[in-house]
Amino acid sequence: MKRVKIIYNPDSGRRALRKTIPELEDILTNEFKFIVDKEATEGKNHGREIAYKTAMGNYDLIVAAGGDGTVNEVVNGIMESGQKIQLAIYPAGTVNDFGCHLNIPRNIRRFAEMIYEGRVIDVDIGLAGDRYFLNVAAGGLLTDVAHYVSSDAKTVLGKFAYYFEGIKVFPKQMFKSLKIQLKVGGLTEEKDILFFLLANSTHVGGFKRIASEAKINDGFMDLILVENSHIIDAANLFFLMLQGNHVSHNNITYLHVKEFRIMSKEKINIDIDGEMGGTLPMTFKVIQEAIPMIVPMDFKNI
Ligand SMILES: Nc1ncnc2c1ncn2[C@@H]1O[C@H](COP(=O)(O)OP(=O)(O)OP(=O)(O)O)[C@@H](O)[C@H]1O
Repeated sequence: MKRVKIIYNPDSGRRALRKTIPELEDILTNEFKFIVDKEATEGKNHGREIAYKTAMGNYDLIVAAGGDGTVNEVVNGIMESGQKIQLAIYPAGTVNDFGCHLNIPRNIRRFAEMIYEGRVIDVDIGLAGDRYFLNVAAGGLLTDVAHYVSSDAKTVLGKFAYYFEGIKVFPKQMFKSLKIQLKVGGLTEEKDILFFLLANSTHVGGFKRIASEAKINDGFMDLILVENSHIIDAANLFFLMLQGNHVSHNNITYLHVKEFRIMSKEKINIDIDGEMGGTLPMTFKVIQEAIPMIVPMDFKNI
């Protein structure tokens, strides 16, 4: 019989998990005959501690329920344990990029059925400095936008908060470019960029096709560098990005990478799965097919 641990953030999103997690536990236990227990996170890093202990213990599957921050903590706990435990994510936060990419059902019964059906894809995990990420690491203009959005605004506006706040912030910050040194393989290049993104799935910041060539188990992360340009071009580029039509633009460098390092003289914050995750310089790596993840039967990994 499969042993399942549900790790959930009772405060994420609109606090709906307080009601839905007992329902999930009930369906998994009484209908599908899994052995289930659950634990609520109580604050920063708690999700990571519970996940570490669970992975080291006698469990087959972790369900991580919450926003991208909670899922990130659980991923870190699993990776630090070195164990190959299965993971299912139940998205309950504001943005939920990876959950959207996988098209995870929000209906709790359909989610329980997905776990029962048990289709697994081994997904790649990124390492940014000493912290793992599931979906995205980023630095520069776009990440400033994410951190401008207050938790209140996120709760009220949901994922559109990023977009609205982005429109407000973008013109002000338009000219704040970052001088970086990028080291990929043996080559070091100097670049003047607005921001960079390193993505595992195509979904970033609530938009579907930002990293339009990304695949979750190909052993690569997609690195997008947006190079500095004139105000008109930058505004146009921003809208092309939201539509997913930016890849061949002159100001975009789009690479599939396994390992690289970015350095900068300026203090640049790095955003990891939507949370602050340190500053440059930083080395980024991909750990191919590191976590077996439960995905919907009809998910098309293309
Ligand atoms: N009980 C809790 N109370 C307050 N904060 C918590 C609690 N449990 C976990 N946290 C912290 O809150 C952070 C954000 O939580 P989470 O990502 O689940 O929700 P969210 O902010 O609503 O969603 P999103 O990240 O998608 O905006 C987590 O990184 C975690 O460290």
